[in-house]
Amino acid sequence: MLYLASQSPRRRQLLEQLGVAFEVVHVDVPEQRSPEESPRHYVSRVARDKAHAGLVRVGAPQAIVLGSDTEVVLDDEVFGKPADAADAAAMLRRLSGRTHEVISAVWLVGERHEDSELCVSRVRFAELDEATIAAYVATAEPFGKAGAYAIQGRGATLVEHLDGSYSGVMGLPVFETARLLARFGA
Ligand SMILES: Cc1cn([C@H]2C[C@H](O)[C@@H](COP(=O)(O)OP(=O)(O)OP(=O)(O)O)O2)c(=O)[nH]c1=O
Repeated sequence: MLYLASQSPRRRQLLEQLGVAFEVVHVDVPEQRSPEESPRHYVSRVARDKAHAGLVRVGAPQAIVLGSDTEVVLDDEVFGKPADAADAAAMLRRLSGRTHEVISAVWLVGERHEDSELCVSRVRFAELDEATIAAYVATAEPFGKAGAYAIQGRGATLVEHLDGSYSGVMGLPVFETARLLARFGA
């Protein structure tokens, strides 16, 4: 049986696109990057921690657990989920008129082995004025989203260009996840 170690409704929806049967398992993993840790390593590690926490939680010998993490990276700085409206506005100000990376890691763990995929997309934001930022933050869409935007929502109006995986930016890269599941024999 496949389990998704995630609270994210987007991840559930994207995994459903693959047509595989799965159940959701709730895990709570601390997300804290150590100062010397690269953004890619950090995203992978958190995805791995979520998968392993899920495996412990499920406790079934045949279980395969999928953990995933998504972060926005600009100038080697990781933008997670905004703490509040001021934080969301500050992130959007930083992303304005620039190209950032969205890194999504997918980690699968079973009783005997584990495997992963990393998906890196490049997203260019339009120049955002203060009124646009304030109006977007007021929609509340930035909350719970890495980098304070949702490409699948009103946030699409801020995105000038995407080079990479739309589903990866949303939280679970469908192509890479399918490839990983196939490799795993799941
Ligand atoms: C950039 C971007 C992020 N996001 C979301 C995807 C992730 O849910 C979230 C990043 O936070 P994550 O910590 O990756 O995930 P999560 O806390 O939502 O869910 P869980 O740990 O339980 O699996 O940001 C979007 O929905 N749209 C976007 O355009």
